Amino acid sequence: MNKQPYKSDIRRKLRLYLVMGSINTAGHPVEVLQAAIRGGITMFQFREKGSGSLEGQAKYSLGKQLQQVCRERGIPFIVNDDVELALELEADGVHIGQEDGPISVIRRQIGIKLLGVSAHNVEEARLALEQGADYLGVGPMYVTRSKPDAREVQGPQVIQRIREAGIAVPLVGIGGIFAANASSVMQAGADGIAVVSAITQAAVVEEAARQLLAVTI
Ligand SMILES: Cc1ncc(COP(=O)(O)OP(=O)(O)O)c(N)n1
Ligand SMILES: Cc1ncsc1CCOP(=O)(O)O
Ligand SMILES: [Mg+2]
Repeated sequence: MNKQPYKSDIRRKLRLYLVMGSINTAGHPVEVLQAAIRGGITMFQFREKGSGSLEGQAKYSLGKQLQQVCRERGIPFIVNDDVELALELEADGVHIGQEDGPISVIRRQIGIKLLGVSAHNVEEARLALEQGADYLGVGPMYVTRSKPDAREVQGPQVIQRIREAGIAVPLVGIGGIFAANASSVMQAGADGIAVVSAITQAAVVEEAARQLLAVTI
């Protein structure tokens, strides 16, 4: 049996990547995710992080519910930071940053699951690949209000530099991306965009996702 159905399809799945936890949304996260899927998101990351976020059994339980929604619709379900939870839930993958532990160790822990790694420059991109990343989250593209400890804005130029260095890995831009600025990220060489607030804070979630998807063509 193929235990990792999304591995060969990752570039296409990265087209519109929703990153969300319970503190990002006023509505119930399950309903927000369902609406975002109707609007066309192609990948989901459970990022239960920040002041007021769920822990322990409550975090597990929400993760399980969101994973179920993803499974029904063929959307890869990725867990942010928490390798233990990803293994417990049998998630499709894990996303880690530069401060989340040695990439090669986490690769060994998760086996063939998808491994996403954050990169802020060409050197980090190169090292992440050498150590087993399947895709990169590159940013911040623009100013973000969803990550208080974000690094300084890199802009779409960093994606262009990664591509010019011959690094053809699947990658998304992340940070402050909305429908109005997403095309610059795509033109720089991204396979897709990752967003929190452009979808979770939208008045009509389904429509916001639809508009973002249209920009990623
Ligand atoms: C797709 C994607 N790209 C980048 C990040 C940021 O990860 P990290 O730098 O580890 O920061 P936190 O999200 O853990 O605060 C991401 N989560 N997803
Ligand atoms: C998780 C993360 N990593 C870099 S910026 C960011 C937050 C992106 O959120 P938003 O799309 O609301 O700017
Ligand atoms: Mg992290």
